[in-house]
Amino acid sequence: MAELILNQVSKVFEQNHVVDQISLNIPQGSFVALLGPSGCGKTTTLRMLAGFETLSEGELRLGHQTLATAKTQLPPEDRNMGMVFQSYALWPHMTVAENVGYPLKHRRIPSGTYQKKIKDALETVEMMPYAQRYPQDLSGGQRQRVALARCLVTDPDVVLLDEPLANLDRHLRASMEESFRAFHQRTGATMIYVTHDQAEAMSLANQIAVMEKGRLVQWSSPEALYHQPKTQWVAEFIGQGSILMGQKVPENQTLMGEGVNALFHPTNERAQSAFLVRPQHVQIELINASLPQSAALTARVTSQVYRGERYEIHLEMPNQQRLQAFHSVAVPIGATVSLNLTQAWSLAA
Ligand SMILES: Nc1ncnc2c1ncn2[C@@H]1O[C@H](COP(=O)(O)OP(=O)(O)OP(=O)(O)O)[C@@H](O)[C@H]1O
Repeated sequence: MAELILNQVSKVFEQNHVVDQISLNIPQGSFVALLGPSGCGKTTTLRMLAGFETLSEGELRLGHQTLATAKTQLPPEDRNMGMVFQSYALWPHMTVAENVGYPLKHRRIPSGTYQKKIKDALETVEMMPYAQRYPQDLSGGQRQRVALARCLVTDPDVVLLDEPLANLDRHLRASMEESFRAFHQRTGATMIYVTHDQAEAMSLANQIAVMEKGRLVQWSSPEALYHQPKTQWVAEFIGQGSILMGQKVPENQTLMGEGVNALFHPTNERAQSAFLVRPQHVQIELINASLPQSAALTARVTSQVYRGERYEIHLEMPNQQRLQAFHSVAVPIGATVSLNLTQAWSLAA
């Protein structure tokens, strides 16, 4: 196993740079998510890694081994990578055990080893009791676990997963996320996981590559992505939050404490910096709008959504800036609340 390196990798389709000079150094054993909206080039990047797609520019390496350049291309079967697709891609006429053993058919493996590898792989994904069933007699989650097991039998250096949970319902997705985590821990393989679902990426990956229109816009841990987004686009794409204009401060700073409210004071005419304010950093308190106000910041409740564990409150400040807060109880629509902002992140222009 070794570091996976993408060096200025591009793919041009009909003169469009659908992947545009992506560079990433992916340490061995990482769990990486390629995250971005539909059409941003995630699947194309994955297909170039797998060897199903040629590169227009750049280079792919696994340690010292060159996988592909614009001129050379190692065939998929020589890359020691496994791939898991959204559609599972299982053979309907083969049993679960035969499907899992299929990638071993072309490797001259003694029959005893062959059976043991299938058994180990099926046990890893807890599917041994289903070894003699056919794929059509399994649920979606079970089929995806068989696809994972089929990946595992070849001891791949890298496992590529293309939206593997897209066809599953919400409950099953959560339990499959657990299966992926366990699979990763047990195999130590590098995992590259394509998704447009930021919650899924955040919960699984230890590094996330955010892509927008073929470009890499941020490469960081889930925590850094959430708390320190590099651009306003990333801030809006990841998690819930509001973009507020406030007093000019240096870019890319976390501001905390009492001074945060003053940044957004309504008399502050020269508002020039954009800030990301997460809803958990907005405290609200109902006030009587007809009485003299002592609160520096106020807002009107425009709507709210009940989310079980809390209410999501939508607010508008007197200068028409909109923001969101979390609150433990419902508040009347149209009510005036005082605001206390406890944290803000100043965005790059
Ligand atoms: N073979 C092809 N020929 C021409 N254009 C293509 C081809 N494959 C992909 N594209 C285009 O490249 C762009 C990126 O596609 P890609 O499938 O990589 O995006 P994605 O981020 O994975 O999107 P999704 O989440 O919808 O699958 C899209 O505009 C797509 O239409």
